[in-house]
Amino acid sequence: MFAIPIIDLAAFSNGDAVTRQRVVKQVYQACHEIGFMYLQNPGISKDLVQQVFALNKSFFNLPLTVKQQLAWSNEFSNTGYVGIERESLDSNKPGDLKEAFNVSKAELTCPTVSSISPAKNPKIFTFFQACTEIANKVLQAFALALELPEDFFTTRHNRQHHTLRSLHYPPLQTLAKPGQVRAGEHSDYGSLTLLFQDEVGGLEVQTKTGDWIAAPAIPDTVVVNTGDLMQRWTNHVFCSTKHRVIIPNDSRVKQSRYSIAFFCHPNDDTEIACLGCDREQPIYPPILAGEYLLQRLQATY
Ligand SMILES: O=C(O)CCC(=O)C(=O)O
Ligand SMILES: [Fe+2]
Repeated sequence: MFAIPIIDLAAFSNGDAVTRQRVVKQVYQACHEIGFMYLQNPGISKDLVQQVFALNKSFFNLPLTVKQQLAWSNEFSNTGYVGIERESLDSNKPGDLKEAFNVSKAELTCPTVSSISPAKNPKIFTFFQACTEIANKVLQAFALALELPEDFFTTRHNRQHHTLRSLHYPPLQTLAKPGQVRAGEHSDYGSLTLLFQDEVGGLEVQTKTGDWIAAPAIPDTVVVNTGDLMQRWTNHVFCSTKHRVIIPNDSRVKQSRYSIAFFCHPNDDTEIACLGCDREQPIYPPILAGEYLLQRLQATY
């Protein structure tokens, strides 16, 4: 029986040593067995999350010609607008029925960023910082779970080379193409992802037995999953799990779905060399984090 566990982040942040150790164990189990967890009490203001969802909604409501002025242009910055069906997360399938907008830390602090870009809005900056704080706590728990110094991962993520991605899955007006979904099955590239979703649903996660289980929104929680880079770094002690967003088979097909993903990446110059490989054979050779991400993005676009 696989289920995505619900883990209390506040118990890790504020708990005594015994409580923290209990959370660390839960985190280890979640990362080792399913690669997904829900974080309760993540320490981000609900109002802020709602405000960012509202901002995203107004951005995606802009005419396509306006959004296209901010079009995603290259994998080096990996920022900007990606239109409907432009991306196939599952490369064997038709384009995903979604549009997206990526923001980087560099853009949030760049004075010349376009006035129509969500990156111009201070709320997005605040949200990016809040996500970084959540991610850092999770990275501390990861390090302790792997019996590493608590700051092992956070020091290697301190340049905030993260990507904040707003997603809109529009209502379906016509039938989808055969095999087409809202987001094709894939695993994430980086070290970890935080995911905020509305109540429309559709996110599914593949278990080790190959079954797909629903990962519906649970109020006031954030979904966390480990990515391919973390799987590689830990020599598959933590798993990076396939997930997808399906088209609802009821009236929700006529509804927009919104979500926000915060993809965490280590500093570009971090060497990703198998942890714990004094005891085990490494599955992969070492690679620099920046090089790894570029390879994955180049293969996607
Ligand atoms: O929108 C979602 O719920 C999931 C999106 C996702 O998995 C991704 O963008 O990597
Ligand atoms: Fe994903």
